Amino acid sequence: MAPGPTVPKHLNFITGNKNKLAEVQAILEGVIELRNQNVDLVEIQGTIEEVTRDKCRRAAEAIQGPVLVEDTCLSFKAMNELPGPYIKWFMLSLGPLNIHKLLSGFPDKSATAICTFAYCEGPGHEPVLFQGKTDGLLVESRGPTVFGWDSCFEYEGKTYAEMDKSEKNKISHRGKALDKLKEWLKSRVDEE
Ligand SMILES: O=c1nc[nH]c2c1ncn2[C@H]1C[C@H](O)[C@@H](COP(=O)(O)OP(=O)(O)OP(=O)(O)O)O1
Ligand SMILES: [Mg+2]
Repeated sequence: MAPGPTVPKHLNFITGNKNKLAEVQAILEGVIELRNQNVDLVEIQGTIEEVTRDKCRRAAEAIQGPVLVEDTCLSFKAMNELPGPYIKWFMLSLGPLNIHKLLSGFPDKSATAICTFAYCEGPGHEPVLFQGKTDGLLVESRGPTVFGWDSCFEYEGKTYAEMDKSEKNKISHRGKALDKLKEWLKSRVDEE
């Protein structure tokens, strides 16, 4: 096996978000078996990478073993990349029907969805990161409001919510990050 972290056959994905879990399960189907635990993790302030690394270390501590975590950001060019990792709190306050108003005073509606996975072998080990980005626009809600800001993020004329799942997964921030993770996993899954 390649030097570096090993990965068990059953990977613990720590998330409290059911929609995120469903997408990750669909994309990793046949690659590795996921187990999910919902641990309420403290999320610090900092860069995307700092937030995700810290979240991963806390998850490894909490379950005392190997973990996969993911943190999703939505960044607006007009706001110098904010809210970024703090998008969750804006979504909780404003909801999908009002989030576009954040940019109502700005002509530039450019938004970037960023997904960062982190894998850590266990407490005391350094997390490894895998990131994917998709550029789009923040728009008024169109489509079902089932998953976060899916109905407000437009990519090539359609919001994520107007795409079917397989279409979203092909071009999404999460799909791209998981392509990198899949490539890395190939050489590392512990067959014992
Ligand atoms: O593909 C997505 N399409 C639309 N909305 C999304 C997506 N992915 C995450 N989201 C939302 C959920 C949360 O409002 C924020 C990310 O926050 P984030 O901390 O990563 O997610 P979370 O707290 O719900 O779950 P977790 O337990 O894995 O931290 O953006
Ligand atoms: Mg979270």
